[in-house]
Amino acid sequence: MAYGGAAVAQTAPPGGSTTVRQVKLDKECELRVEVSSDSPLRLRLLNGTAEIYGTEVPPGIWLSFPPMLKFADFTWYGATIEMDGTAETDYTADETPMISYVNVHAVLDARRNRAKASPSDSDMSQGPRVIVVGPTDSGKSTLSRMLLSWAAKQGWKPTFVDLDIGQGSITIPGCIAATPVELPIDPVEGIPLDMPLVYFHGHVTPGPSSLNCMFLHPFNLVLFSGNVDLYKVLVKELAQVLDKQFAGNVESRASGMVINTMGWIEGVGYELLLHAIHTLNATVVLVLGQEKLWSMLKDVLKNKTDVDVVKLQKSGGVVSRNAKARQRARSLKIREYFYGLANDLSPHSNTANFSDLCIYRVGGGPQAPRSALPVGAEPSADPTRLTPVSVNQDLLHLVLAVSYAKEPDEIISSNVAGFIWISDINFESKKITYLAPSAGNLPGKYLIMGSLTCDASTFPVKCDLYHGSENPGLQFGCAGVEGLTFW
Ligand SMILES: Nc1ncnc2c1ncn2[C@@H]1O[C@H](COP(=O)(O)OP(=O)(O)OP(=O)(O)O)[C@@H](O)[C@H]1O
Repeated sequence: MAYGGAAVAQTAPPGGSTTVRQVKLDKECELRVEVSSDSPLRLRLLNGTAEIYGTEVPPGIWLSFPPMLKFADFTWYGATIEMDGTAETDYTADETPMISYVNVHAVLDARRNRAKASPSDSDMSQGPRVIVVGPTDSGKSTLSRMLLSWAAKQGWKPTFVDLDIGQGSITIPGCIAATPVELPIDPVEGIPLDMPLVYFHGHVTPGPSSLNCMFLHPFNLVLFSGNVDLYKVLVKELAQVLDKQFAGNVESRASGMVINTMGWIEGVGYELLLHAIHTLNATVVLVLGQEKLWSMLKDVLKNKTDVDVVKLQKSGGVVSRNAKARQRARSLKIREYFYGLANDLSPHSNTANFSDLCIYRVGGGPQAPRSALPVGAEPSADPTRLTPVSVNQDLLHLVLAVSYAKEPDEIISSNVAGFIWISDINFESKKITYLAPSAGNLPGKYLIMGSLTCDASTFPVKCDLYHGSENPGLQFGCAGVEGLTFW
């Protein structure tokens, strides 16, 4: 592995410091970059071919990468890259697991072709359902992205399912979501936000369902508000809708799905992985960077002859993020939802009367009294109980989801249309001010709260004073399940 980059030429921009440099990459090498925290970085391909996480870099065109983005520019046959700007780190690496990753893609591609050639009413017409598992920072999202982009490049329309509520690459954190991927994923913009199917969990970790779990997952000591049972319910709902969709769409069915998961692989986290494998009927389990997990899954799934459990090496380029970096990434993702990656979207600040909003939360709620339970049973909060919430100070700076439910009892099983952010609460006038992605009435009457907050300083302007102009590019993100128009 060659650190420091193989810079072959440096030129100073007019009047500026030496920030433009060229890097020559040999075949099967990659340039790994961490953009600095305060300024973007530009990059272009001068000659040869290169790809960023499976998507080809267009020749000669400057691409601008926002601060803090981490990426690798990989070449199969050799390339020269030009960079302009400062990077926290940039170095070339000649040891990558890319060949094993592309081999997986080749196997999946063959399975998709086989599915396509099979009678549409037979089980054989289902393409591969791939689930990517592994510890935190093992490169799961990155591998998912590569597999999707390589498949889309070959004309498939795989469905991306993101079960990682901690980061959330489809919409915002706190959600599980699915979306078809029709084109290789843009290296800067990420997954397109066109009509994804989104369910709101509301927390950035599923959290333990019992106190014992606190010892299994240290994050829960501070993030105790999650809800494991709700997570399972939502995964099941999502799986059912996808099955329905696949039943009526031969192309999506043959293309299959790529499922990204959380890095929580111990105790309840492991149980949730098994639940997802089972509920989404995964046929290929890709285990990144952990022998123990691979061996456990291989053992537990040994009787399922239609499931392959494959061990893959973690890339040396994967960057570990501490809790603070993850929190920052979450806030940025929420900001991106409202304002766009480059502040190019204009959300709207709206005001509503307290009485206009129907806010609910899922889980917790009053416990059944001991006297109402069988002898010896301990009272416990119902994890999927729906509780109405009256407007209170705790809602300030909370992100709420706008449900497509038509009745309160549909809230848990309904997908969501989008999100609002509470920017101000006036208890005298009994008015609440919120930021919404577009003007006009909310697309649903019922709002769901969780523990997802975003500090006002995350937003580019003082939100409660800001009234952006109408932006057709950002409506509420997702369509209702009915009619499956999101597809
Ligand atoms: N080859 C690489 N070169 C440079 N950066 C990389 C490379 N592979 C991954 N990264 C970066 O490392 C970070 C972590 O990778 P990724 O998000 O894929 O891990 P993960 O296992 O999905 O993480 P999580 O713990 O959130 O589940 C990301 O910022 C990603 O862009």
